[in-house]
Amino acid sequence: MYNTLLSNMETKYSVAEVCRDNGTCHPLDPDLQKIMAESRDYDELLFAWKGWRDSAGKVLRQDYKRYVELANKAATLNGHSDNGAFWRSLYETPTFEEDLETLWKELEPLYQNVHAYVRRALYKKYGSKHINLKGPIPAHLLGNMWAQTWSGIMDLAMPYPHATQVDATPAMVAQGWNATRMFQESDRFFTSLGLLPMPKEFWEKSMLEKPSDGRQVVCHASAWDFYNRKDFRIKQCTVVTMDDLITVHHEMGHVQYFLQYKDQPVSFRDGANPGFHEAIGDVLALSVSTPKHLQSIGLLDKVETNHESDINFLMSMALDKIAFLPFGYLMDQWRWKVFDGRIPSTEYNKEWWNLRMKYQGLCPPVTRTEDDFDPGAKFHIPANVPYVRYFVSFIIQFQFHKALCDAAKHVGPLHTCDIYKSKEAGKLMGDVMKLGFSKPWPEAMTMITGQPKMSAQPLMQYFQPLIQWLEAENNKNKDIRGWPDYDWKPST
Ligand SMILES: C[C@H](NC(=O)O)C(=O)O
Ligand SMILES: [Zn+2]
Repeated sequence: MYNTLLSNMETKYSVAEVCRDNGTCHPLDPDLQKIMAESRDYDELLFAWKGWRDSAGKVLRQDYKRYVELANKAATLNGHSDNGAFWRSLYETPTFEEDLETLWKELEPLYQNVHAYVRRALYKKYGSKHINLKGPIPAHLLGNMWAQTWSGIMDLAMPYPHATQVDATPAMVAQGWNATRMFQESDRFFTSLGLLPMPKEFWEKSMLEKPSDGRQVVCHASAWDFYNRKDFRIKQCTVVTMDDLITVHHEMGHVQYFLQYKDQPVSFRDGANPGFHEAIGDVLALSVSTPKHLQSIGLLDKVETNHESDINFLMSMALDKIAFLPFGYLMDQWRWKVFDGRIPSTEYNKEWWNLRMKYQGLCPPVTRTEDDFDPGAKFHIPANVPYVRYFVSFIIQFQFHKALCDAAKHVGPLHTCDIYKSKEAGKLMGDVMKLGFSKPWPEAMTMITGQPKMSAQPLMQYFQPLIQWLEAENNKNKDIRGWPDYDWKPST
């Protein structure tokens, strides 16, 4: 029953599509994702945003209610109070929830500065009918189906349009890059650090592009360990964009971890904690994303090292890494409360939007009711994949980046560091990955950073120049931080 329910939910999610009056139907990947990133038409964005929630979220509500009951039953049989308690136990940290709240409180001001700045940029584009400079932002305008990363609207938020551009997508397309090329590029980066190359089974058995034979696949990118020390694969419906080049590194980071701990006993073949597993690939991507590295692989021609180019680059990184933090934090706050009963099934959607407002400063572009089930429109909810691992990852990946840049003898601001070819950095990572889940994660953290705790300091250090710039810019525009007009609604 439980497994049937899970596979039914995941299938419903992966076959969902949005159809136009003329009969054309659009799947999430690549169609709706492309519209959400590229369209600047308020109503076209609303068509995709509402359509996706009608076809992927709404239909899952009853299944989800039953899944919660069964997941909790399994968790209690395993000695946990509920499924959320079981998920949190994987971190083996008694103060886990307090630690997360402390990290969020440290980073909230930075998020509110990015939010205020982007709200101003969207105000310029969509006007006062759709944007209130003292209110939440309509959730369909941020360049992403879930408003979880905002680099899709970098063109609207670019601080200095005449300085260095940071998007490698045009060059990738112009140079005829394809999925395999993207994965080979990532493999080269890993081996440049002295880490392990992908085995031939990986290249033979992975699915790196969406099948064209009509097979319905789960397109959400994933990495697979077959626990036989030989077979490791990635399934990804890769598109040729800079955003997907980052995702390629994210998924390759999972496989590198699989390879590094493959000789551990099976029960230790996992990350030091789930956040570690999500961080590995992203750490390398922090180096790959630098204009200097993109230029060295021919994806950016002109690169200037001046203040304006620095701010443009840091803004593009902040639109992904800072914008993500409240989303990464709220996803499992909602689920932990659903599992422990603080959110009854009669309030699934109301509480979802309360959290989206509280943490992200977003509002739905159209009225939502309990007939809707908006959390279900995000892969990880029907797919039963915990999410606070990504919040942890976005914090610790900057701790790792700082430590590896020190090992690579980087000189200069942290955001310009590229660890490419540093065997010292590679050794530090490889030694930790080899441990798998065999040592408590604070020990692994100490091996890399010299101290055992999660810390927001390296992330703040990385973004320091932008933090100052945003403070000044928002003050110049007399923009308030936060959204006191919380009950404002955009005109439809
Ligand atoms: C951040 C998270 N990454 C992943 O699933 O690999 C997501 O896409 O929502
Ligand atoms: Zn991942």
